[in-house]
Amino acid sequence: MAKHRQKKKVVKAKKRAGKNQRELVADDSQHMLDRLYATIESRKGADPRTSYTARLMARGQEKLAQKLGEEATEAVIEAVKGDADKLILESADLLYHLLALWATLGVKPTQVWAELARREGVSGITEKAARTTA
Ligand SMILES: N=c1c2ncn([C@@H]3O[C@H](COP(=O)(O)OP(=O)(O)OP(=O)(O)O)[C@@H](O)[C@H]3O)c2ncn1[C@@H]1O[C@H](COP(=O)(O)O)[C@@H](O)[C@H]1O
Repeated sequence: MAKHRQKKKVVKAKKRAGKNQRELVADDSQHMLDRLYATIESRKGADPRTSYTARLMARGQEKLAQKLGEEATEAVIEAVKGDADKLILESADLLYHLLALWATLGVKPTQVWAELARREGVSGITEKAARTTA
């Protein structure tokens, strides 16, 4: 990613959250994605001139899916470089765009949480073995 783009992201992230807020306690972070989803939902049909989310969603699910892929790639690049600080920023971008895609397609966080809960305690290795023998 171009350096100026990375710099723009860092400035935006700092402005949006403030350093203290970015270091959320564990209890708070459990509700963070639900809160973010509610904010995203509230931006449906909002003015794209004042809401980035509204602008993003107005571009449609294909563009949003493409954006998610780009954010994922950016996260992967920082992971490969071993830059944990930038990985945090890219992860936040990735989650935000993923939630925007859920909201666009009508997927509720509770549906994803339910799927994660269903998988809880089932080893990925066991699940994979069951898949190949079924
Ligand atoms: N969490 C986020 C969030 N994360 C990332 N972004 C934006 O996502 C964009 C990603 O940056 P990129 O450089 O990849 O994209 P870009 O160049 O700006 O856009 P493109 O032209 O590439 O599409 C930036 O503009 C970020 O500001 C976010 N925008 C909004 N939120 C949350 O959504 C809430 C509502 O925001 P608005 O809809 O703007 O009111 C905010 O209060 C935040 O809580």
